[in-house]
Amino acid sequence: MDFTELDTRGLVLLGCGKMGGAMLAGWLDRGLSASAVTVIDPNPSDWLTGTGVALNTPLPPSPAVALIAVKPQMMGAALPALQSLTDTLFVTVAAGTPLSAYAAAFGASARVVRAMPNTPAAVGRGITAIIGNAAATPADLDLAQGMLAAVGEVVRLDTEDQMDAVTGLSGSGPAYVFHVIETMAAAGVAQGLSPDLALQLARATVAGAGALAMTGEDPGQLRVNVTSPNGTTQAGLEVLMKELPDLMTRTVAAAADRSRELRG
Ligand SMILES: NC(=O)C1=CN([C@@H]2O[C@H](COP(=O)(O)OP(=O)(O)OC[C@H]3O[C@@H](n4cnc5c(N)ncnc54)[C@H](O)[C@@H]3O)[C@@H](O)[C@H]2O)C=CC1
Ligand SMILES: O=C(O)[C@@H]1CCC=N1
Repeated sequence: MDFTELDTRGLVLLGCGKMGGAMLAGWLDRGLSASAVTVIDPNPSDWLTGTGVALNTPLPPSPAVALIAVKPQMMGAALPALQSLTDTLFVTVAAGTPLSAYAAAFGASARVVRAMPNTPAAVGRGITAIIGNAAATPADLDLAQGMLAAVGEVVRLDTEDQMDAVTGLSGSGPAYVFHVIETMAAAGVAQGLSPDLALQLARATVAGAGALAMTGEDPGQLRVNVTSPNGTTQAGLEVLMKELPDLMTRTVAAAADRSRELRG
């Protein structure tokens, strides 16, 4: 990513907790100047205070981008802090909050890109879905895509409605995978392994399987490649495959439904 426009005009972050911090960490690692960044956050993390960004200082009048990364419930209280900005692209990562809420806060001519990233952005392995409002130009979408591509993959959505399903799948998804690691490790302990060894095995297994899945090979075929007829994997999968499809369907549906509720 060429950060020249952000370095020159500035980047503002409204809220810099787990998600804003994950993205900022990725951008700083990839060459964004800390001196170009202004963060508004009443409760900044220790990490943030050590980065050299401007914290809770007056905003530049016309930053290239303002990233909105506060909780949806804080939106009403937080957005007025950005009302003075002119000629700024707003990029929001908040779950649920629709594009229309930003038009209500900033006016119909405000250019807004709604994005749903995930926390692996912190290590450059995120995936983010984006969609712009009617005022957002192709150049705005390209700028947002460029920033988000610096911290992982980017996909563009056709309709804003798709954002709820994306949130339930890839936005929340890392938490499901981390829980898989936790439960695999616990299952290893139940089989007599030490907690440290079980966690090492579970973590490396998920990371390695993820890396293999990213080669593009069909995941069903990758599963078959592990599964010897009448072997150990088949015995395990006969248990897992009875429960997991329905469980995962209900898990993603519950998260997507919550995203719909957050629209207010
Ligand atoms: N954590 C995740 O995996 C993902 C989170 N998101 C979205 O990112 C947004 C932030 O979520 P997290 O980072 O997880 O929450 P968080 O609680 O870690 O971060 C929110 C930050 O906003 C700050 N804040 C609170 N009131 C504020 C105000 N009035 N002005 C400025 N800053 C204020 C808080 O001090 C905190 O640092 C949410 O809208 C969430 O839906 C989206 C995708 C993934
Ligand atoms: O849990 C949440 O509401 C946010 C949105 C996606 C991931 N975390």
